[in-house]
Amino acid sequence: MLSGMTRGDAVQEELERLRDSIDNIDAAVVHMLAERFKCTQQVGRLKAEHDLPPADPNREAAQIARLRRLAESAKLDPAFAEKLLGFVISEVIRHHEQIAADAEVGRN
Ligand SMILES: O=C(O)C(=O)C[C@]1(C(=O)O)C=C[C@@H](O)C=C1
Repeated sequence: MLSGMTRGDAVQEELERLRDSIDNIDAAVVHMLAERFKCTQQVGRLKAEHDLPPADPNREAAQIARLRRLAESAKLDPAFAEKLLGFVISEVIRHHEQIAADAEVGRN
């Protein structure tokens, strides 16, 4: 052994290197989601002000179709991409409903 490094040390080093990248990616995901929710909060307020429904199934269908295409070209499982978007959108709809309910209380 030239460097005095065992096989276990090398594995540990490689694992740490990969985990550093995973941590950076997770941070980017959190920041991107935070920005997305800032936008959707504004959408929620706009919808509540103009009595528009919280959910828009046509828009969702277009988003799902687009995201599935993007996932395929990025070699990501399209079913997983669809599930992830569905999870995010269901949280957004919950926020929209809360904003609309609060606006309704404010009106009365
Ligand atoms: O675009 C809208 O109308 C939104 O309210 C945003 C959003 C989304 O999170 O992308 C959420 C709910 C709708 O059903 C569709 C899309």
